[in-house]
Amino acid sequence: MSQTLAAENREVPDTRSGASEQPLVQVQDLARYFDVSPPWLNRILENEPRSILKAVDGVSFDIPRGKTFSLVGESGCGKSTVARLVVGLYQPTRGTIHFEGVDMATLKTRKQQAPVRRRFQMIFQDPFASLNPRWRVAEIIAEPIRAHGIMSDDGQIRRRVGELLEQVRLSARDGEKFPHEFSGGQRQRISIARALASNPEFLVCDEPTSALDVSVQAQILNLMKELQKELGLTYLFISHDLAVVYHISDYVGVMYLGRLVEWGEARRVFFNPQHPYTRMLLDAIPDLEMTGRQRIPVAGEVPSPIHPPSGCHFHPRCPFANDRCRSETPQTRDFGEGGQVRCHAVEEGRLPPPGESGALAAGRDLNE
Ligand SMILES: Nc1ncnc2c1ncn2[C@@H]1O[C@H](COP(=O)(O)OP(=O)(O)OP(=O)(O)O)[C@@H](O)[C@H]1O
Repeated sequence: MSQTLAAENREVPDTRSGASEQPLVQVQDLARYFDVSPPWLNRILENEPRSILKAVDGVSFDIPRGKTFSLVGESGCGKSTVARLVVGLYQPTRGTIHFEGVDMATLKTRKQQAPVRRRFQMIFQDPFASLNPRWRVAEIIAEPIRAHGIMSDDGQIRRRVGELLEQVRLSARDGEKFPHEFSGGQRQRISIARALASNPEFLVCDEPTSALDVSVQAQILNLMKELQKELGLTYLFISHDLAVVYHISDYVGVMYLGRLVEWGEARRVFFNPQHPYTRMLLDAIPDLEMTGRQRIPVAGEVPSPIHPPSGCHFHPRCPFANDRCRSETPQTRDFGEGGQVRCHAVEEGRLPPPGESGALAAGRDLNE
């Protein structure tokens, strides 16, 4: 993936400062384990084996400047943990995160971190929970401007807040209101305005539209796409919904139990999906016209990440699994078209061809 995207990046015009071939974000072998042993074990059973939950286990991807990389997968597969690792809310158990070539782990002090951290921001699923209900919207948006020392003059800050509100298609007068006076979609616009207040280059968006009605989702996704173009933003977009991700992605990574099982250019993942799990997720999108192949039905649930299945973690749910899948962890294979996949069945040619996947129809529908 690194090489593929690096090559891709050469054609990506740098919309911010000076052209750069380097991906803005490089994530390499990222892992985060949680010790979920009951606390009493600490006191009375010191030799008892610990229960370790591998929420993220060796994830690598690059995001070229000005592009969107989306992580998808069912609940519990580790998407939000990746997002939190990338913005520094969690420390990695293993692996590295480079931002514009700088290894984030080398920035030890707050003073070293501050100028870099300001350049990325996070948008959460529930805008109401992340907006202080007692503050007027103008104060909420002004807070990061003051905190990062971007401006100190009150008049200047007021004008900048008005600009930001207009940038997310609200009016400057909306700054006088409180968060509860807005609809869910408008509140997410306010969250976006607040995230933009520190002039970031990179936004990590964790399910930003999943709390919203479908029609409002489309408006927010369109706004995000317009802002990306206007401001040259780079996105890491997290969603459990492949249909949502289709709107916004240049690259897609499909996660299952802490690992990426397939990733590459979004069109390739949608139009020519390889991994049975990717196909299953695509087939779960309702109202797809299926042509050329049968659906892989959604079967079973994600197993516990504390005791993941041996071999390929997906094998208990996979209609194509054999003994090798049950015992041997699949390695990453490049299969051309800028795609990578981890699957013995794909490698051995045991899968039926993807055919004209339903994604084709999904793509048409979603883009209309
Ligand atoms: N702080 C934590 N302590 C212990 N376990 C955690 C912690 N954070 C996440 N987990 C576990 O790690 C796994 C991955 O969680 P994560 O929230 O990253 O998944 P997700 O794909 O984003 O799912 P969702 O969409 O439901 O948030 C889950 O089993 C979750 O219970």
